[in-house]
Formats: sequence, structure tokens, C-alpha cells
Amino acid sequence: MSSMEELLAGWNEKFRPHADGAQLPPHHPHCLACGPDNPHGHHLTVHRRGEEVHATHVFDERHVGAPGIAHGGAVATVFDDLFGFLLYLTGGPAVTRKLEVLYDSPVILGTTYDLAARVTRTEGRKLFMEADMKQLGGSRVASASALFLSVDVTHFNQGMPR
Ligand SMILES: CCCCCCCC(=O)SCCNC(=O)CCNC(=O)[C@H](O)C(C)(C)COP(=O)(O)OP(=O)(O)OC[C@H]1O[C@@H](n2cnc3c(N)ncnc32)[C@H](O)[C@@H]1OP(=O)(O)O
Repeated sequence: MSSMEELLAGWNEKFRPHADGAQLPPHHPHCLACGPDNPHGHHLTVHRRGEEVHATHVFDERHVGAPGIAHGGAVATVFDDLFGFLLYLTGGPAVTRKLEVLYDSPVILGTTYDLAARVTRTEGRKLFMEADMKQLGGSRVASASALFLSVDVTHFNQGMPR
């Protein structure tokens, strides 16, 4: 099965309503952040909590930037993908148009972090989102804001081999 077929497989299942507390399905098996079959991936597991999505995550040596510290791009990857799970609550596909990350403190490898994301405003096709990453029961280490734009499923045809 191609990655595109994997993305579209169960599309209706992905965008059906998900109960509060439910674990949300990965975008597709090889997704860099949430795909269970991607050996380089973050294997993010995400749950719905009310109108938010939540995850806990431990960055490891595959995500290293400075020694012992997560690469800023890896942190951004996790935020971007977490925003992608909010689409299961808003009910349709959208893609990142703008992503901004504020790095408050180094994200330390081997440490468990709590992440939460929410939609703050919608305006036509525009979805404005915010997220934060905190030490367990502790202070914020990073936050992010994003603009996603709703797209038709044909958007993803652009990834098909030519
Ligand atoms: C199934 C889901 C998986 C989710 C995985 C996790 C998320 C991802 O990693 S997605 C991958 C990364 N993102 C991408 O590849 C997207 C690449 N970009 C594109 O394809 C296009 O630019 C796309 C589709 C986003 C937008 O294109 P297009 O439809 O032409 O929109 P565009 O005309 O630029 O903008 C639409 C509206 O947004 C507004 N807008 C655009 N950029 C901004 C901005 N930075 N700030 C505020 N408004 C903006 C525009 O002004 C316009 O407003 P209006 O309709 O009121 O005039």
C-alpha cells in the first residue's frame, strides 16, 4: 500500500467524531511524528481531552541537537503534528500555513513532557491554534502557535509519484 493509500485509508474513520478521552488515530502509519511504523519517528500518542488534544513525549538520541538537548526542529515537528490532531475535532483535513515556536528552556532528552493543543479561533478556512509543552507537573519549556488552512482531499494528490 502506498503512503497516499495509507493516508486515505480509513479517512472517514479518522474524521468521525471522537469521544472525550479517546486515543486519536495516527495520520498514517509512516507519519514522522505519529506513525507507529516509522523507525525514525516520534511515535506520538495523542488523546482528546474536551476540546483539546494531549500527549506525553520523551525525546531521545534520534532527536538530538546540542548534546543531551532536543533539536529545535524535532520540537517543532511534534508541535506541528499535535496541531494536526486537532483536525479530528474540527472534522476535516487542513495543512500548516504558518508555525511559530517559542523555546523557553532547553528540552532535555530522556525527560517526559506534557503537551496540549487547542483551536483558539476559526475564520472561514483558517484555523488558529496554540500549544504548550511543560515538564510533568512543572513549568513551560516551549509553546507554539499555528495557522492551518482547510484543504480538499485532492491537496494530497500532490504527493503522488509522477
Ligand atoms: C491529514 C492532516 C495531516 C497533518 C500533518 C501535520 C501538519 C503538516 O505537517 S502539513 C505539511 C506542511 N504544510 C504544507 O505542506 C502546506 C503547503 N502550503 C500549501 O499547500 C498552500 O500554501 C495552502 C494550501 C496551505 C494554502 O494555499 P491557498 O489555498 O492558496 O491559500 P492562500 O491564498 O495562501 O491563503 C488563504 C487565506 O489565508 C490567509 N493567510 C495565508 N497565510 C497567512 C498568514 N501567515 N497569516 C494570516 N493569514 C494568512 C490568506 O490571506 C488568505 O486569506 P483570505 O481567504 O481571507 O484572502
